[in-house]
Amino acid sequence: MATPVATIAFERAQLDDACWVDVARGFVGGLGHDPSEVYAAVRDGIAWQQGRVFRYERWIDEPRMGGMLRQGQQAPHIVLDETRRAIERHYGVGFGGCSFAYYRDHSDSMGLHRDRDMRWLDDTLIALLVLGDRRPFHLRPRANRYDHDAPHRGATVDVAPGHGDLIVMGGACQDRWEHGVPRPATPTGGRISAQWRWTSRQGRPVVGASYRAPRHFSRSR
Ligand SMILES: O=C(O)CCC(=O)C(=O)O
Ligand SMILES: [Fe+2]
Repeated sequence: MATPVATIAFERAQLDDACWVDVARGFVGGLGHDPSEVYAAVRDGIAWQQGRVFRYERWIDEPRMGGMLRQGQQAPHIVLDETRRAIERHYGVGFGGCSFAYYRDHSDSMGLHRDRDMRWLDDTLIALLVLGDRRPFHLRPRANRYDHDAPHRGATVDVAPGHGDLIVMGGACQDRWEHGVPRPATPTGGRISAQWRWTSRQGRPVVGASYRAPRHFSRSR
């Protein structure tokens, strides 16, 4: 079935001369689907695992669940295939498998970080299809990363994607900016993000392990 992506507007917020985030509000509705059906299918169809991060020399539980669909694996809802095809057409690059994060309620969160496991960070695309309750999605220039006492810990942009919205961080966003899903000010229900990543592999790869790296590359340290 043809994906009617031409009818879906991508609005670009330019973060600086090399970094941007595209926001397509109502993306799932624009594909002709009900985001609540997609949320339920993904929540019930993904084998969720407790996320783990390596911090302060030990493994700790990450306050959210994670999941993965490798390329070619059957997706729990056709919207996942349609979204991948739509972003491949829109950006003219190929995305591989899809990873997922599940914030069961407001007490789950993801701290400000960069997706350093992409390694080549000068030109990347990180596409996030968001389902469930709207929560803040903060972007912080790396220059503000020690501003812990500033409002929002130095984050200056909140794109706050809601149920069925798609956001895409692009350009040098993983080099110069951090992003995160903080705890919201008021209680919420569940939120799921489906995530596709691409890097141009141009420029200098980052060296050294990030706190996320052990989860992806090795558990023995
Ligand atoms: O859930 C989200 O919207 C973002 C998650 C994220 O940044 C990550 O898993 O690297
Ligand atoms: Fe991330």
